[in-house]
Amino acid sequence: MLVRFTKMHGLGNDFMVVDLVTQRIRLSEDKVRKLADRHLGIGFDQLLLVEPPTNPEMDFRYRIYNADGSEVEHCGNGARCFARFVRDKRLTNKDVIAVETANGKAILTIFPDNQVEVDMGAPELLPKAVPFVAQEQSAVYSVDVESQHVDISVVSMGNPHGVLVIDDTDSAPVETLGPLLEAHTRFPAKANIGFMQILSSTEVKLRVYERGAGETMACGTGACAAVVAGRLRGILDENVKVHLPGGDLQVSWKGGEKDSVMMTGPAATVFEGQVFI
Ligand SMILES: N[C@@H](CCC[C@H](N)C(=O)O)C(=O)O
Repeated sequence: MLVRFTKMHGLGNDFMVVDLVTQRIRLSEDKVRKLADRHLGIGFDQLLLVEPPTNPEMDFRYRIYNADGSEVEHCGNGARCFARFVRDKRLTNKDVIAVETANGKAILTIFPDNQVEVDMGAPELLPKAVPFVAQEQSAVYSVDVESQHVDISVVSMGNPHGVLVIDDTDSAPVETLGPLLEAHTRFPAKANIGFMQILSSTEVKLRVYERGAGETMACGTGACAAVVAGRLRGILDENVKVHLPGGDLQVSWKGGEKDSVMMTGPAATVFEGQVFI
């Protein structure tokens, strides 16, 4: 069967976006992995499916699959691309779009300069909500990994994140420590692992080893989790510029348990295509 798709990216975190409002397809985990292959398929970090809402108060339903075929709860860069996609394809003419995610909702606002702001909802900090194995809640936990102790903050932005504060992102052990922590037994659902260098109270550098995708050029939920972790540790202010390998995101969080994390950044279309599945 021939399927229409759009290749998009948010700061180099790249996506295959498929409209399931006007087309019907079913994709197995194995098929997602094949499509994600950068040599034998289309190549992407995540597959985004645009579906009609199940809740009439929402505009769309948003489903996300990692390159390894696993379905995930949230994707910040994907959410911005989602907003541009539904507007460019004239599936809506709204500037403010409400989407259902696997475990919540996100509100997307498209500005006249085409930047997209995502209301990511409030972070979850209780260990069992992340999920993370710990007796009680703390801003920093010590985790044993291959005979070393690593200080890590844990945050759920709908999906699980661990955040380390390190001296220099250029020399951070993202490719070695990233996969070990991603699959660590204290993260029963695995986790995305961020390595954050503090430049000032309003500016950080960040690299993220993503669950199910490896290191990406940017991770939106990772940027939000890093700012929340920095706020919990008392290092960061409310408004923070996050420099990722693919570019910058602006993230703000007032710090209250019900306060949403707001993230603003770009979204771009690379090409339109059709593929036999
Ligand atoms: N790239 C994303 C996050 C995608 C999901 C993540 N890999 C997970 O498994 O939770 C972003 O921009 O947030």
